Amino acid sequence: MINVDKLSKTFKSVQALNALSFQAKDGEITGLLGPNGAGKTTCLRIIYGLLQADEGKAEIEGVDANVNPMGARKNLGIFPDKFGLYERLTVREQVAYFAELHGLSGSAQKEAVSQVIKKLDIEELADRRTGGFSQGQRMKVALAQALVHSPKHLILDEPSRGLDVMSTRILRDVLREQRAQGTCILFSSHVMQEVAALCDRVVVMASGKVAAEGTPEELCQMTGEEQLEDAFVKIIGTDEGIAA
Ligand SMILES: Nc1ncnc2c1ncn2[C@@H]1O[C@H](COP(=O)(O)OP(=O)(O)OP(=O)(O)O)[C@@H](O)[C@H]1O
Repeated sequence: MINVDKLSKTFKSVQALNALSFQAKDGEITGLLGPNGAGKTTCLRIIYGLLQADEGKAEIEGVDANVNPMGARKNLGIFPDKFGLYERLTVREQVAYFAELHGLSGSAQKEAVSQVIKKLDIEELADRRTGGFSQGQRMKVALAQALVHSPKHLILDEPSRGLDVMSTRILRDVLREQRAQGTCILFSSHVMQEVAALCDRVVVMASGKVAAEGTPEELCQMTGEEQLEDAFVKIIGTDEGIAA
């Protein structure tokens, strides 16, 4: 489980997070939905230990990401907002590198790399260097890197940006499969359809705070709306910065 407890973060005069609290449970997909600038990336970066919170804490399986970032990261697969691929490495080499970072070596590493390459159906790309890969191919490599150590938690920042329909489907299938295996999945999005299609629970964020949370159905009931899009507009008062 991921527990975000009263997280606050300020960048000079901008309060990116303002006592943000929510939980993401095992075996569920939790969507962090909010307009541009709501604080989603800031929150995810604190969870994966790249940023220090001013106040509050983010815990992964009870391990505080600020106090013990390495310990917290052991249990995390990360699909960051800007994923850089090492373009001179082949897919297999890149994924092996991430496996190594998570302590896998020898035959266990080889096996884990082969399995994740098979799972993502990128065997025909496995021995190609990633320079020049399409957006969909890059997404699969980033996902393979995130999943190679079979993490219990998976964090994705706007994972479907720039993807075509087919790649988006593959991504969704992989996330559903991970959920069925009990993985705790937290992803950020400002795309309504994506959240409605995938999430068990939605945390609606605005100005660094939770504006509402619940299942998509609960959010509709709460606001007396039939469509999540209308519920969302009612909750945060505008549809600016949100894509249908
Ligand atoms: N390193 C930084 N330095 C200064 N301001 C920052 C920094 N990172 C984030 N911010 C500010 O904090 C606020 C929240 O940004 P954040 O990137 O977390 O939002 P977001 O919800 O992920 O937005 P988007 O959907 O556009 O990615 C914004 O006003 C942003 O300009």
